[in-house]
Amino acid sequence: MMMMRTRLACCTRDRELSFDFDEQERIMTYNGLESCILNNQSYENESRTSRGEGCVTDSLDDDESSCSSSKDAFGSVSSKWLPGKRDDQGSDDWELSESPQHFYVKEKRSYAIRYSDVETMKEKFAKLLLGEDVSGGRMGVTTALALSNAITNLAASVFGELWKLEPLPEERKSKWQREMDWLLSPTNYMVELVPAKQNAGNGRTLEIMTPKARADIHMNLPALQKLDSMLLETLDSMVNTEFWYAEVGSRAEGRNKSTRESKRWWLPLPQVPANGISDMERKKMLSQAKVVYQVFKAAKSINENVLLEMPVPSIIRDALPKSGKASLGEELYKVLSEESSSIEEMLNLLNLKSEHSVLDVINKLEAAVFAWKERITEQVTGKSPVWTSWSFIKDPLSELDKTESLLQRAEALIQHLKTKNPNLPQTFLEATKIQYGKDVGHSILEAYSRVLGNLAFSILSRIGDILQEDAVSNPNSPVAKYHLPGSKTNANLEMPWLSLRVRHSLINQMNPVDGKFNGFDASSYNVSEISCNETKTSSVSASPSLSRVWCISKEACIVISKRMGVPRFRPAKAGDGESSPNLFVANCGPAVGLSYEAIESVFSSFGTVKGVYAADESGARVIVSYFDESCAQSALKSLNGCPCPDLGGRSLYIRYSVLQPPTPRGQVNNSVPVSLSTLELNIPGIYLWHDFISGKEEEELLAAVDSRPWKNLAKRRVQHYGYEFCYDTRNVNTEKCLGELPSFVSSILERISSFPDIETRSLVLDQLTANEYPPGVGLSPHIDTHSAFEGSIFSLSLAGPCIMEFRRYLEAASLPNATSSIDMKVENLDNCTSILRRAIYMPPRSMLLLSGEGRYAWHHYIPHHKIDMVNDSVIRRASRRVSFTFRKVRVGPCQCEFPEYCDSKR
Ligand SMILES: O=C(O)CCC(=O)C(=O)O
Ligand SMILES: [Fe+2]
Repeated sequence: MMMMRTRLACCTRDRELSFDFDEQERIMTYNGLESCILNNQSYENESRTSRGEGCVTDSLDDDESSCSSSKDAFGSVSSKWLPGKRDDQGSDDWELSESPQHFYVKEKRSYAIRYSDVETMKEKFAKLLLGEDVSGGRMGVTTALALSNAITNLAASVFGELWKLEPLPEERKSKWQREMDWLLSPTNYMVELVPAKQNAGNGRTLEIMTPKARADIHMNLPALQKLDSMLLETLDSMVNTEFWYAEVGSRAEGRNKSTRESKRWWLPLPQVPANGISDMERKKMLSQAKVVYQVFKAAKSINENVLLEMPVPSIIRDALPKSGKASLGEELYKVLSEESSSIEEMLNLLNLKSEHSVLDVINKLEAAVFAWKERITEQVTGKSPVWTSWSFIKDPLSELDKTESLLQRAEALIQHLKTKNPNLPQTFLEATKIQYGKDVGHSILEAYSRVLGNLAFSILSRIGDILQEDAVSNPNSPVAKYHLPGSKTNANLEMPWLSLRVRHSLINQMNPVDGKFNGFDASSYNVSEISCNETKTSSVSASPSLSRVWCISKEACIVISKRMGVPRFRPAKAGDGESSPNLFVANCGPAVGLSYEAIESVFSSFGTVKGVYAADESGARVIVSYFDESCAQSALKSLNGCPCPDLGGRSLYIRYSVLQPPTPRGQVNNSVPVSLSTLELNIPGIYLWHDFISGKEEEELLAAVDSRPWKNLAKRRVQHYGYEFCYDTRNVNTEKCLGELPSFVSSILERISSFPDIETRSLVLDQLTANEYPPGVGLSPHIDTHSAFEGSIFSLSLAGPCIMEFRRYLEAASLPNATSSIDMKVENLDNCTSILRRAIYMPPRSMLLLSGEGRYAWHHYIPHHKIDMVNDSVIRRASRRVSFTFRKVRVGPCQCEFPEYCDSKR
């Protein structure tokens, strides 16, 4: 047996990939694969020989079966991209020859393309250009995300759940090959400029910049295409097999060998002969599994490397806690900082029972790693003085050493957890990198490697199904000992891919219905943990799910990964039973100026605190959760009702707290689920543009408005331009013109006048109200008076975020009268069925447009909250918010189509 160690440079970061192979079994080696790729890369060298540039396996025979498709340079891959059959070339087929100025595809390839393909191609092209926003209103996703989603969706539609090992139907295979070729085509035009020497005559040489294929694409794309064709080949080879599948429903009346099977009776049931499969067949399957496992590892490795190259989006960077310890939480920090413990010991201490808890830990570790890396960079580059909050200088080197050691341990733990849980959904940072990524090359490589990794994983799972079936039928099968209960053999050592044969995401979701959750009791986990599987399914088979992407900004503060697994509590009522390890603490929290760290530190003097959570949206009530009931008891006894010197002398009001049944996902108490885009908000006429202005422009606008006098209202300050706005009549005094709108908003007006919508564009905006809201201050529900302003209204958010809510009163009877709408209190809407309610998150620098129905028929308001819930995350309005609202003062009567909402008609 010969071992080889090979290295593949992925992206620009070198990471070692080392796979061991058994020469005798003639498994396609990664080394061989690398040679294929490297030989295909000689794009500087235009001369090619007919052989040798194909699949050169360094130390193995160049074997047809192992590398049959690698006969020419790019053709080793591209030959696989030709449709297998051209049997239906009717009169609407024609030959197209691709001839773009490719940077590394040397050969022209010809296609058989049908008319319907061209139509599909046009549709896909249009959707990509529109960023999936079919309104064409510039609200779609970026090109990078659109391509990533398109690849994910194409894979889902072609491979689906892959329940059976069989060749892919020709139709689906050619769809995959053809459409992937379209989606990959932008990479043909991606270049980077590199210095090169040019002869300038007179014996002089000039250094010029010359375009070259982009290195990461150039290195990884051919590899991925090779992995792709290897997986399709594996499926193609699943003919004349000794196993077969009994069709849907068969499990119900089937042999019912185990409870596992009875729970998924609706799936095709793998069947093997009564005495199991033959030795030959088993050997064939094992070697196929080994190949697929190599493909899985290679695809995963490329995916990891690309994700490492993708930057953490600035929106997330700014919102992540700056301290690694805060990201980890007390418990995890303690485990990690115990330097004498090994990774295994750390894992024992963490006692992670579900994939969700593993993911939760990885999310926290990744956030901490990020914070520590930032700190190390700052210290090394001298940007950060090493002052501590105790105002004495610590030894900078020992601080740095400690951070580096924590960082290394955290990275090792992440790696270990990811290896042990190979099919985890994306982590929070990964999902946000994909969501906010702008680099098209990265997004293509990431999506392609992810879908191939998932496909390889599914194939391995299906091979595992057959081998398990075989092991049950034939206890003497060499594989049986790895499967049968009671076996002491560690299968992972010899056949690591067997341990990959874990449940499918759908089974994951279905099993809790039966009360069990992959080997542990689901009843001991709360609903939010199980619902994480929904997230997983969507993140594996569709675009990154919104619920995992926290749309936050620099000015908003997020409590990272606190929401998902956090139980909800309420104060104990009489009859709830006295003691509990959890305390409900009122008059305490960020809204009254007490940080979670400060609260935790005070309560820690009574025992180890498990966590401090927001008890509700007020920001002034928290839950302090102990491991031990007696600690809660002592804390309650000592702290309840007395001024606490370490918390600014504030008196805390404490009760025991009980777990509350979870409220439906995305909805908290009386609040409305918050949309992150107007597509989701779905109110006709309301649109939101993120980043309508740049950070620099925002600063300039704030400086300009702050240099002018503000006028105080009860809770906020205002400035009026163009015309004065009277709050008691909610109208403008048209007699008293204040002059033109100030020059500092000229560029905004210009941008508005270039809007695609003719009506909006031609509106001459002549009234501007600047509002300054201190943190937590909102605005009462109102419709901007129809008789005062005509047409659309624009509102630009600056300095801080807010949630704007909207109501549409469906019955005239429930409509607040014109005067009460001026300063109506937000009433309790719990039982109100005749009101539609929506909400949207408005980050700073975003522009909101209210037009049509949204402007004339929906009330809008900003709830008075210091803390808002956006899906599963908490957002604190930490800074003031300034808004510029642009309107056009009405000249004629209002002729809107909503008389019941029109003050001039009521
Ligand atoms: O602050 C905002 O964005 C909205 C202001 C507003 O609705 C108004 O002035 O009528
Ligand atoms: Fe308004």
